Amino acid sequence: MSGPSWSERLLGGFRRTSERLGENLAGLTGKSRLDEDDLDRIEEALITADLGPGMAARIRDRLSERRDIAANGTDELRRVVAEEIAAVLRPVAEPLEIDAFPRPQVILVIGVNGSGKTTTIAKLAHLFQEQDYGVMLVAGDTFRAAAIGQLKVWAERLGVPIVTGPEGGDAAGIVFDAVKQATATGIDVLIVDTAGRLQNKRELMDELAKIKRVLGRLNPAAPHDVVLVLDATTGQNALSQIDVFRDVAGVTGLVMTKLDGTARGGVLVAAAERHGLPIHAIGIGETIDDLRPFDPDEIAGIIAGNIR
Ligand SMILES: Nc1nc2c(ncn2[C@@H]2O[C@H](COP(=O)(O)OP(=O)(O)OP(=O)(O)O)[C@@H](O)[C@H]2O)c(=O)[nH]1
Repeated sequence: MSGPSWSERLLGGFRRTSERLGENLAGLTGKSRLDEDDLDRIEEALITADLGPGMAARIRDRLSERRDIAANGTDELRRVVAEEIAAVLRPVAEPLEIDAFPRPQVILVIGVNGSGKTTTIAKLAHLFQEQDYGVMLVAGDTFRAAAIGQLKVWAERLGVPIVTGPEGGDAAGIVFDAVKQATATGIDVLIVDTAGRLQNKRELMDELAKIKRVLGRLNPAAPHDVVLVLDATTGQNALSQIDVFRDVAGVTGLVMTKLDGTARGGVLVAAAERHGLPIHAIGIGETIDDLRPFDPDEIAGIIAGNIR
């Protein structure tokens, strides 16, 4: 395939973040010791690079304990920054495993419209197919005919069964039928699309709660996963979406999409530092193969400018 490679795309997604930091670290060339002003500038750069105040303070603290490393050059500073970021990211790197018994494992996928939910569902379905699991999709976003249609197209392309209902249909009812079908036909993984834009938070909460209630009636462990899809290009907005969706649906893990192009990838680190939720995978393009495992050391290296 032509076009940029995976790592080139990933570098693009973190460019804004790594450049902000890189410019500031480069400004320290020739220094023998970091002073308060230097630490202030680095901390500020980290915040404006979307890494979040918590992460910025952590890195500042670490550098302030080792002010003399400036004398060893910026590569040494980058190494400390990368290590600190990786230390926050490593514990949250957690691929989505299919291990539920009895089957099927039910994965509820939530997120605002346009975040890449439908594409991510297709990518996950493909990933599980490659692992030889039987996958079924459910069009639980019944508010828009287009959303149902889009998921159907993916299901056809992938050759996986899909359960749909009419536009405006009762999502919980459709999900209920889907679980029964999936159980009867020995499906391993049921991936449920949900509506992302309801009138208000209360309506969204009611809709997701109803789906969860109905699922729980068939299997108390279901949904086994509640995966929130976030669009990295929305920057800080992605963080407030985590707050809202945690509140309304009890998120168990994240997938961050659009970490290619002009993304503000640093927000991934801010999310990890602030919420500690598992990050299952990252999206770096629009095709079925563009879901990538989340590699903390690779991303920390890119942000700190060790990988260019
Ligand atoms: N560059 C890039 N584009 C993506 C990625 N994931 C999804 N997209 C694109 O983002 C747009 C929205 O994706 P959808 O999957 O339709 O998003 P959705 O959340 O289901 O949104 P609705 O269809 O509006 O409910 C589409 O044009 C996708 O091709 C990604 O990782 N990188």
